[in-house]
Parts: sequence; structure tokens; C-alpha cells
Amino acid sequence: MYPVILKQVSKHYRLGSVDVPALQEVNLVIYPNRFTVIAGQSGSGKSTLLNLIGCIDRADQGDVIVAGQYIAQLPDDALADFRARHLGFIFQNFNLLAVLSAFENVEYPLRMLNIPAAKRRTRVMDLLDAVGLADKAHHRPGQLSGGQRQRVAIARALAPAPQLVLADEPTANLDSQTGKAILQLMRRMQLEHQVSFVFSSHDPQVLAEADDAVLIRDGRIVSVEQRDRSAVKKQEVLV
Ligand SMILES: Nc1ncnc2c1ncn2[C@@H]1O[C@H](COP(=O)(O)OP(=O)(O)OP(=O)(O)O)[C@@H](O)[C@H]1O
Repeated sequence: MYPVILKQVSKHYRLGSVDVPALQEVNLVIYPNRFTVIAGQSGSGKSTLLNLIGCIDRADQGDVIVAGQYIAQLPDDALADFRARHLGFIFQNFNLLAVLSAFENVEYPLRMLNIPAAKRRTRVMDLLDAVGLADKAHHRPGQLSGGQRQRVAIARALAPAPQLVLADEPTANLDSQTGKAILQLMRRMQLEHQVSFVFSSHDPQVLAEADDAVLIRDGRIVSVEQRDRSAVKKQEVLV
């Protein structure tokens, strides 16, 4: 497993004639198999940073290296394929396809990767079981609660066995109890699947759960706190 590396990364937006510096000379390493939270005030650059790490957008300057690949070297079609193979995404509004069942939503990224049907079925049912929704496989998103929808989204993100799962404010649209349960589920999935999770969040519950907490202000990283949570992890794995 590779770390994500950002070297001297800058990103600007243009708003009419105004230049908006969203990220400025960011240097950051996101270590494998950790729970990393990017925290900062509204407008500080969290989503921009997550979009660059998630290869949804490209840097204006500097290097973004994900899964050992310099992202700037990939043309757009190769980048879409790279994303599908190596990255999973969880969104605050879940982004499930309303006309598909829970099963079909989780299956979707595997279809995109041309995984054979029998293998898809096993993988999807294992994941739905792991997120506690095996009995809801045929329900559509409209027949599920917010927390259940986010569970489907977590299963979908993990379906292609990505190196990295990115989540933009994953608990923002959930009440605090449900948010807590979703956070615990994501932590369990992160440990069981040996995958890196990177979140942006304002939520103190999410920040408290971080292995690594990255604080961003005005487009610059102001601190990175690495916590030794090995004792916690051992306990969680044992239970
Ligand atoms: N498409 C865009 N066009 C112009 N400016 C943008 C665009 N997207 C973001 N920005 C600006 O870039 C800066 C960083 O925005 P970003 O969305 O990354 O912050 P954020 O920390 O994720 O904010 P929030 O917590 O409110 O989602 C802000 O000043 C924002 O106004």
C-alpha cells in the first residue's frame, strides 16, 4: 500500500476576473491504513483538497501522487479508470442511484470494472452483510433511512477493494446517534479491509476518531496531529 503524497500543491479558482487561491503550496503525506480527518472552517479548502486526493480535480501546480501514480501524468480517460480501481467515495448526501436497489447500487462499480456476475454477487452480499443490510438488499434508497443509505454508500465505496476511501462530511446529514453509528462502522470497515479513510469534517465526533488530524486554514495546512491509536485498534480488532 502506498501513501498519498502532495508536494507543493496549489489550486486556484477563477470567479469572473477574481482569482481565488483555494490551496497554497500544500505538502502532505496521508499514510496507508489510517483514519485521516481534514478539519477546518468553511471555505478553508477541505473539499478542494479532498477533490485533488480523490483525483476528481487536478492541481494547478505541484505533484499529487496516489497509489504510486503521479496524477498529472494520466489523461482524463485513464484518470477515470484509475479512480474506479483505486478509490471509493462516500458523500454527505449519499449519492445513491434512486432507481437501483441497495444490491444494485453496491454492484454498480463492479459492473463498471467488468467483474463477472457470480463474483459480483458474492462481493455485494458480503458487503451488505458487513454493513448490516443483507435483509434490505432489494430495497431502493427511497425505502431506506438516512443511516441505512449511508451504510449502502459505505458498502459501495468498498466494493472495488480500493486503496483509499474518501468521504466529504459523511455524517453531516445524519442525527448525532446515527452519525456515531456510521462513524463506528467506517472505523470497523477501515480496520477489516485494511484501507485508508480520508474525511473532511466539521464534526467533533469524527475528529476525535482520527488517527491523523490535518488542520487547514486559508488553503494552507497549519498542523498535522498523528495519534498513536494502536492500543485502541488492538481492542477493536479483538472484539
Ligand atoms: N468552483 C469554485 N469557483 C470559485 N471558487 C471556489 C470554487 N470552489 C471553491 N471555491 C473557493 O475556494 C475556497 C475553498 O473552498 P472549499 O470548498 O475547498 O472549502 P471547504 O473548506 O470545503 O468549505 P466548506 O466547509 O464550506 O465546504 C473558498 O474560498 C471557496 O469560496
